[in-house]
Amino acid sequence: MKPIILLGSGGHARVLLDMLRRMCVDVLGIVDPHRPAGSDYLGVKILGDDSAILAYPTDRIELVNGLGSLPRDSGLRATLFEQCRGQGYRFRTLIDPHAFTATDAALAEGVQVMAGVIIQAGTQIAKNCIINSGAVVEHDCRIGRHVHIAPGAVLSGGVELGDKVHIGTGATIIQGIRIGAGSVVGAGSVVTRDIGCKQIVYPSRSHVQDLQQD
Ligand SMILES: CC(=O)SCCNC(=O)CCNC(=O)[C@H](O)C(C)(C)COP(=O)(O)OP(=O)(O)OC[C@H]1O[C@@H](n2cnc3c(N)ncnc32)[C@H](O)[C@@H]1OP(=O)(O)O
Repeated sequence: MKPIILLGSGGHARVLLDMLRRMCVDVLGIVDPHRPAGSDYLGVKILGDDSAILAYPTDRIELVNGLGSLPRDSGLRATLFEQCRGQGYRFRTLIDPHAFTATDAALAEGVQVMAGVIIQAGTQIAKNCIINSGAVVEHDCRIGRHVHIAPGAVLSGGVELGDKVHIGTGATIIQGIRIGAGSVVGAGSVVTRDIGCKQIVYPSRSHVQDLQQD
């Protein structure tokens, strides 16, 4: 196994670093323009900004994309992935030891399957996706590139997601639904019909009121 350089040192990177340590993976260092080169983050050396990767030959290391992704962000996670691939670097596909993936599930380069996830038979997941903690991706789903399925979301059987879709925390998608590229499903939504490209789904809101005084 080649040693790893981790991109970023925010919240998602922290969870990945913990996973890599549990899997006894050798982490050479972290690149992050927001921390001083040579400093230490959770016991790992900050190598510098993204250009520090170029000091390492492409066949000697693998990368792990520690940038998270959120609705309406700049898309840096996808941009950085494509940039580094263009320079010849490869990204490690990671499956947490406490995740379940079916024997015939197909995970492309750089896919990250976090703790507690279930991925069922016949599902295909394209490059650089995050399947976050406790999410369920049922049988025969097709997931596009750079998708983030946030913690606890559930995709029923045969769901299809385009590139760069965000499925919010705890959302539920019923079977056979198609969601177009760049769309966002808000946390807690229940999706029962197809969604086009670059659309946003808002769930119904919780009502908050003061408790009655006795
Ligand atoms: C490990 C991790 O942490 S991974 C991160 C996972 N996080 C997620 O998946 C978050 C997903 N994002 C959401 O659900 C977002 O709230 C979105 C994308 C649906 C909406 O974002 P925006 O359009 O920016 O909405 P904004 O924050 O301006 O809120 C607009 C209104 O909708 C309400 N609203 C926003 N999201 C939701 C939601 N998921 N459920 C119910 N109401 C919501 C807000 O309370 C607000 O109400 P108000 O006008 O009465 O104040």
